Amino acid sequence: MRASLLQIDVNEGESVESRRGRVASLVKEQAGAADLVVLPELWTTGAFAYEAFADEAEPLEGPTCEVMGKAASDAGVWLHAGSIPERDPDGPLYNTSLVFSPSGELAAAYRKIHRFGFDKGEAVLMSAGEELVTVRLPETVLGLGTCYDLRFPELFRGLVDAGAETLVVPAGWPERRRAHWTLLAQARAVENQAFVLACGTAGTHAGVPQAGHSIVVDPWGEVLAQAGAGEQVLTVEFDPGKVAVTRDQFPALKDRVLGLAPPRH
Ligand SMILES: NC(=O)CCC(=O)C(=O)O
Repeated sequence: MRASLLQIDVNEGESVESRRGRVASLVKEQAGAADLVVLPELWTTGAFAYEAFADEAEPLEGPTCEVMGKAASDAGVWLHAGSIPERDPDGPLYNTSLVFSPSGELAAAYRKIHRFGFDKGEAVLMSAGEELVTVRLPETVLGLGTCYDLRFPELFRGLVDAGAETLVVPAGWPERRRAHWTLLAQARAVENQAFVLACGTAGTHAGVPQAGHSIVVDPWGEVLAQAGAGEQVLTVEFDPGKVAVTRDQFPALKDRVLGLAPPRH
């Protein structure tokens, strides 16, 4: 199976509309080169461009959905189109990831569960998702997480319990915490014996330099490929069968002990 992670440069010098068109062209260029294409978190606005969230928020089946569904079908690929600021018909905003089938159908939407910013930014502007989401592809089962979710191992363990074999994490991760990004991507892969496909943004938006360094890790924790800092298409070939082989040969997931008693003191 081949996956292409599109590490997009997100900056205020380019309009949302122009970036949407440019990203659609990049997706279409993956025809024949990839089975699965992955985009970053909030690439229309930038994950830290908090003032733009409300203005650029769109319904689930809005302009980004339309353009990305067409790009997926033109390219004939599964497309994890990163996330958009979604406006729910009832009013609240969500940081919502979209996955399209090769025929351009919206196959899944995942509302980010852990919002970043503590008592500022996304954490107060967006509402939290509540549901884990997996997507069955012919070759593997995707488990969806978004950016800050990467710090919460229980979310990914829940996805693995639901059958996930390939964990896909679009992000807008800052350069300042790049070491955490690489370490956490490898940790989630090793502990879950799963592939991790983590796609970040490049450039600087809202004054926050982005880490780039999108990464693909195998179920043994080996880094199969890692991008540099700038805009880049990172294409990698991987064998989804390696998940079952790793879980069979080193069956640590079977040794989990659930429902531990709390300490007595
Ligand atoms: N957009 C995000 O979720 C940023 C997460 C982040 O900066 C961190 O976890 O560190």
